[in-house]
Amino acid sequence: MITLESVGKTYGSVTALHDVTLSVERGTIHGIVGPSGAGKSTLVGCLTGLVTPTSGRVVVDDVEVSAAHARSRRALRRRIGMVFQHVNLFDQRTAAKNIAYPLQIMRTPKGDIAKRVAELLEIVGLTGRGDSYPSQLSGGQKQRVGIARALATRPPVLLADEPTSALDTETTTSILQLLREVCDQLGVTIVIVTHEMSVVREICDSVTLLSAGEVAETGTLEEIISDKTSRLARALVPPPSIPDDGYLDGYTILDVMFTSHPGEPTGARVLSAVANLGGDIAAGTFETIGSAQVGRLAVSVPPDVAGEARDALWREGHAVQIRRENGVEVEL
Ligand SMILES: Nc1ncnc2c1ncn2[C@@H]1O[C@H](COP(=O)(O)OP(=O)(O)OP(=O)(O)O)[C@@H](O)[C@H]1O
Repeated sequence: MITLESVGKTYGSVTALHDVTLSVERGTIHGIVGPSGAGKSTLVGCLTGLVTPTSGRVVVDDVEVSAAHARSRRALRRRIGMVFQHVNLFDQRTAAKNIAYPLQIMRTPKGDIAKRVAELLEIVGLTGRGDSYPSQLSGGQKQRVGIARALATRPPVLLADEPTSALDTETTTSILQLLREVCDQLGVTIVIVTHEMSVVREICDSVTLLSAGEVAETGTLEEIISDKTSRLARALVPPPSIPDDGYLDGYTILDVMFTSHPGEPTGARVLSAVANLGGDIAAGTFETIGSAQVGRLAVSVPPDVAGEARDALWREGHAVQIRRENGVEVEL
């Protein structure tokens, strides 16, 4: 559905993107993460055709954006819905009129607009609120109007740039649920730019980590979290907090991350390996991400067996690093 092949973009002497290759399957949600300046906005610009790559190919919904003429790029832009952090609704127009706007631009007949707007209000859970003005809506409701407006022309692709960064946790969860429904029920392919790992964890099927304009990691969530060398996996699953009650003084703490799939008793194997090595579990989390289960443990071991324990767990295929040694925390 979306592919970037060796895409590069330079602004004078600044390289914003270098050799970026990634793909997003139809009907899935892909996250783009990376620190400030990593090239996320430039990448989104390449998808919408607003930024012309210096090299490489960008294909969205079978159209080569990078080669399209200005006019077809404009047409393509209508095939991509956009949702932003700040919704930018017309304050003087009702929610319904805001949603209708892209359809009016396309000169859609009035009767069809009314029908489509009613449908969109229902999709985003705002039936009955069409006559409200933006000032009468909460932040989450405004974002729902923004999503409805972006979907008005039935685009096959939705680009969401930090869509939940301005929202509280509860509202974020409900907006993410809505995006998931839009993907699953309407078949819309969604690319979501975010700095929040929780967003990736909650709704993305696949993810790309950009770093200094390059793809540092890309893959499905399962692929990323099953890779014991992945930095992104460790960012996706926060380490458990260790109780600070002194009984672990003198012990070495190992940070152990493992994945298991239904029917594989990986967690039990890790626990038994820890027990055999004379260690114990100081803290841990266990959660489901995609179709895999991920555990992250703080394992306490006597200092004289720490090296042996680390090597043994690593050989078993788990991500292991020292978290605290001689009372000193190691940055994870
Ligand atoms: N129009 C431009 N002219 C010159 N340099 C630019 C331009 N746009 C972006 N850059 C540079 O390209 C690099 C990537 O910028 P970009 O905005 O794509 O990063 P980002 O990951 O979106 O950052 P942020 O999260 O802060 O928005 C940065 O070094 C930026 O300064």
